[in-house]
Amino acid sequence: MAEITLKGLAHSYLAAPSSPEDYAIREMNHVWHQGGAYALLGPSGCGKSTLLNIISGLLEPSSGDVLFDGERVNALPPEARNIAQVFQFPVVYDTMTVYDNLAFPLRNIGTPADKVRERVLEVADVLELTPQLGRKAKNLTADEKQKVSMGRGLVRDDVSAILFDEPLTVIDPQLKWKLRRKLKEIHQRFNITMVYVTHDQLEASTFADKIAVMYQGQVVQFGTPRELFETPNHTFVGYFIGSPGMNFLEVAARDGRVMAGELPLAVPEAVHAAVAGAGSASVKLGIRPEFVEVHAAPVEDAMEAVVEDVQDLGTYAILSLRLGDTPFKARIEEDETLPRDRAWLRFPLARLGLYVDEFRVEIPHE
Ligand SMILES: Nc1ncnc2c1ncn2[C@@H]1O[C@H](COP(=O)(O)OP(=O)(O)OP(=O)(O)O)[C@@H](O)[C@H]1O
Repeated sequence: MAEITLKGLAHSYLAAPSSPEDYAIREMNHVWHQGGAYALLGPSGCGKSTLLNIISGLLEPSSGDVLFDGERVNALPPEARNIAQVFQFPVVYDTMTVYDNLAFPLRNIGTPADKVRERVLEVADVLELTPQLGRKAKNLTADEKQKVSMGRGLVRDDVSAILFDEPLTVIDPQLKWKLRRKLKEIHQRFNITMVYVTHDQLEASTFADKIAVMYQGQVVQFGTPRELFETPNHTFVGYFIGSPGMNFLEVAARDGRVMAGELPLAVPEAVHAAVAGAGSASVKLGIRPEFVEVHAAPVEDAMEAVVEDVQDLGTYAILSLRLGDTPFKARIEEDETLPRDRAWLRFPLARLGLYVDEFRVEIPHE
């Protein structure tokens, strides 16, 4: 069991990196607390696997330290780090039985046979592999092999942490859902630090208590699924989390108003003051489609938008709008009046985010 600290960590695959773009991991500090269920979420190529491989010791970072319970482990090879890693594709010994595959990591560290048996049966039970225990791994389906691979990661109870690198990629969608719940159950039962890499927000939020969102080699936000949804710290988190993602309007303060291009926005004075004082050319206002107030007829202090499309999703609808020059989405519930070709929008102040150079800054309230 361990707390994992990443201190001033950076990594480049290039021999002589010269700009931030040359780094797969840009300098970061991060702590994974003992016993947490974490997800590392981000798009392809953002550095997730690189970060996991640095933690497990498969890769040496270009700079910075990896600490387990405060001890620097940079020089330790993977086998000395006491970390289990489950990869995207199954790692099993084809000629061994499922039982022997699961027993392997335990026998490797000299675990007594009765303890081996106890743990193998327990893990096989959780993963519903008991009927397959006597079968040779080569005769299993891809799903079953990956379950064995996961079982090999879970079988040791002395590991510092278990790292999962998109472990459900090869698993059939229905079973995926079930295995995610199993992993959560296993986490609760064994209280081991788990870091789960994925590019799927649903997978991340069903597994993890806290999610680290990675973008361009950096953790841009570390928070609960709710925090990521309600107060994204970075525009990327706004886009990436939620379906559809957050709306962003590029804004500037002009002639005493907040303008999105040529469109004056109906926003409170506090927003105007914050935009005017932002001190950057990159200023955006963000609001989630769920939080936009939509009216089917004109109301005071509202902005008129053109309705371009309505996607009816049963209990709610997603409106595709155009607000000035900006495409914009809004969600309305089935009991609300569906606007026809025009809609009038209001942005509740508590739901608006101000983003300067892509990072969220507070809007001082009056
Ligand atoms: N062995 C390598 N040599 C050179 N560049 C690499 C190597 N492995 C990864 N990279 C580069 O480092 C960056 C981060 O890759 P990484 O695999 O860590 O991302 P990822 O978020 O895990 O993506 P994916 O989900 O596609 O695996 C990418 O630009 C990738 O091309």
